Amino acid sequence: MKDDVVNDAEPGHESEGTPAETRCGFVALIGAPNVGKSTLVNALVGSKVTIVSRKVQTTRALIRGIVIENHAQIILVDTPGIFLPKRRLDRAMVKTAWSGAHDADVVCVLLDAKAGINEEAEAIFAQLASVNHPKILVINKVDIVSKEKLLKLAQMANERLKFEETFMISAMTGDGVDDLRRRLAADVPAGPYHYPEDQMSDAPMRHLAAEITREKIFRQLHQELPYQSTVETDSWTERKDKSVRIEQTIFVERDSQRKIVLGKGGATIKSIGADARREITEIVGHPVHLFLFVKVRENWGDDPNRYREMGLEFPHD
Ligand SMILES: Nc1nc2c(ncn2[C@@H]2O[C@H](COP(=O)(O)OP(=O)(O)OP(=O)(O)O)[C@@H](O)[C@H]2O)c(=O)[nH]1
Repeated sequence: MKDDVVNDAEPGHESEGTPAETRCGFVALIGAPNVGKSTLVNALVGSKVTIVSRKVQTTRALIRGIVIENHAQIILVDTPGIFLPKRRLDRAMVKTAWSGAHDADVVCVLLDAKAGINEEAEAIFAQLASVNHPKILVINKVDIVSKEKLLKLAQMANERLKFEETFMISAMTGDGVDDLRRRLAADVPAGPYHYPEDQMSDAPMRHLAAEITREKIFRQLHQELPYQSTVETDSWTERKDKSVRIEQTIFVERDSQRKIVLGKGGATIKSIGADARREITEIVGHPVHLFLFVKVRENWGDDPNRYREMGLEFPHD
């Protein structure tokens, strides 16, 4: 059986080789469209983060970026398509998306200082009432709003919901971002890094590529394979000509499921692979060579780590 790369990460070490107590956790960024999430992720990470396509709306939680601060690895996740769902499908997706927030160690609620508590923010606040995790309020775009308006907004938001702390920042100018990063680093629980440092930069893409393949599997096999498969990206190698070689393993629980995924003469997996490759290529912007493997891993459904990696809540009953 193949072990997951992610969990092989050694706890962090200081540069001079002294072992350090590390922390690691998930921070869910919640906010209405245009509140400045991408800008904030870039500001927190400190460099341009891989663009994660908005097209993939079926995912529960997307890794937007990974930050190291004071021996803490902060994994920033986003739960797309979360607000004011109109259609039934959207509503179903929103429900799962919120499980990403429930699973996070810290929930960062972003408010647009200019827009204030509008209809979308109201909808988020209503949903957040049932999220018990520590919540931090981040009022963004302070560069374009007066102090009085900001204070009023902070007060109104804090009357609605219990926040551990309120940060007033400008993701654009970087004002207040360092303080927020320090707070998040202190808030994530003690534990080893989830992603090895040499994989941090492509981790969001690895994760997204795995989500895409998983989505294609469900699209083709949803009735035959309910929730019993997971996909992991084992390797991601960029070649000189910019093309990318990606190897992924699809884990199923039983041999009968493996046969279903493979299909007659390998027809099903070929078709899943072709669909996934097309979409991953679009996001990567360069040719992609995708290699899929199917393996049986018994009882993965009982392993909380698997759920966590997918941004899912582990069902305890
Ligand atoms: N003035 C000002 N503008 C900002 C700030 N942060 C983000 N913006 C602007 O707000 C707009 C939306 O920012 P994004 O970072 O794309 O917002 P987002 O929340 O990621 O958007 P979605 O991914 O669509 O939900 C962009 O035009 C940003 O330049 C800020 O601190 N101040």
